[in-house]
Amino acid sequence: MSGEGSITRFGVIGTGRITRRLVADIQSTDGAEVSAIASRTSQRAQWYADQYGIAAAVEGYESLLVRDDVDAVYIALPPSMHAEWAIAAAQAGKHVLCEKPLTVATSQSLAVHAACKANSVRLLDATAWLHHERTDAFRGWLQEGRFGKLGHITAAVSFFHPFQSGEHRLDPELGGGCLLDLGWYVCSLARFVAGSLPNRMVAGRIVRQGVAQRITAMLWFDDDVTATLSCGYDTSTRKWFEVAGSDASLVCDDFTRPWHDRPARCWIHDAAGAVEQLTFEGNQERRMIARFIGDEPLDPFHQQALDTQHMIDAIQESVELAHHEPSAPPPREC
Ligand SMILES: NC(=O)C1=CN([C@@H]2O[C@H](COP(=O)(O)OP(=O)(O)OC[C@H]3O[C@@H](n4cnc5c(N)ncnc54)[C@H](OP(=O)(O)O)[C@@H]3O)[C@@H](O)[C@H]2O)C=CC1
Ligand SMILES: O=C1CO[C@H](CO)[C@@H](O)[C@@H]1O
Repeated sequence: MSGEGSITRFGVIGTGRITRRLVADIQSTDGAEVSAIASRTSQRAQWYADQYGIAAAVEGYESLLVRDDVDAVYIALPPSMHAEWAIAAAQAGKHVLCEKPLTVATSQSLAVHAACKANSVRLLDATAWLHHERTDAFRGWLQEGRFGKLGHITAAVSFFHPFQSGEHRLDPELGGGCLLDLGWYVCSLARFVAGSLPNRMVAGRIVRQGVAQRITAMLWFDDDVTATLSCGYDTSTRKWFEVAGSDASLVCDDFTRPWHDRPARCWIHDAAGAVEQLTFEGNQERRMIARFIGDEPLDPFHQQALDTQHMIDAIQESVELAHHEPSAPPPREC
């Protein structure tokens, strides 16, 4: 799946919230441009094209895939639609940059990988935090054992949002619920830090409006590394993690996307109480796009995405099993 041919021109599929940001990021990445945008309706495609200076507005996603002025597609659709359009794009010979979660199940993600491989196109899931310069520093510290023996990982991603109907995050058919949407981040963080898949887990959820609005999981990895992960739509904004080792801990309060008004940052707390704050410049989305259009092998990111998807499947199984209602309490003595 190394990919053939250069990638310059992107066709964008879907005109939602994330589209606005990524279109701007693609257009401001050296060597990349958005040449066409597709929507289910021509009016919406045209509105977006006019707003963002995109040459072609296309009605219908199929029509985008047959265009000669598109080398790669950026898929910004609800999660349950990712697999279908990623596979269709690969079969049309287009490289695939797909929003997270890559798909809604490991079986679908494997099918996407197989289609991209069979058609020699590049594939990357748009999990942008993995591409920040700061993440390279995390990787380096973990490899050199800066925190000593790893013990516990904590990660939480949430925001408070009483969604309106029509929102894909509330529609199970579209891959709604916080596990795929936000659990993707905390699972990717735990997998990134532990470097492997968990061997055991237990998870629970709070369901409202037909989907999981909050999920909490505890995971066990080899070598006694553990993790507690939390995500949800009913607590205020969190995008945090902590990695606790025998010698020091790493704390980061903005790992999924740095706060807009300050540089990406993290802290290292050592056993003596000394705290070092580190800050990092750079734009993770542009770096991700540059990596996607380059020729570096993307296999490590493929494995990271497949493992993340697998962890999500396992958490889903665990929450379905964990529906134990406690028996009635004993009578209270007055
Ligand atoms: N990387 C990041 O930081 C973020 C990633 N995301 C991810 O991006 C993807 C899209 O999320 P978001 O932009 O918030 O979604 P939106 O609901 O804002 O947009 C989704 C788009 O998909 C198209 N679509 C096609 N069929 C449907 C359908 N049945 N229901 C709703 N939309 C449909 C629509 O475009 P049209 O009508 O033009 O065809 C719509 O605008 C998700 O996978 C999400 O997880 C989201 C936010 C941030
Ligand atoms: O990936 C994402 C990042 O954060 C958003 C909220 O701010 C999510 O809903 C989204 O899907």
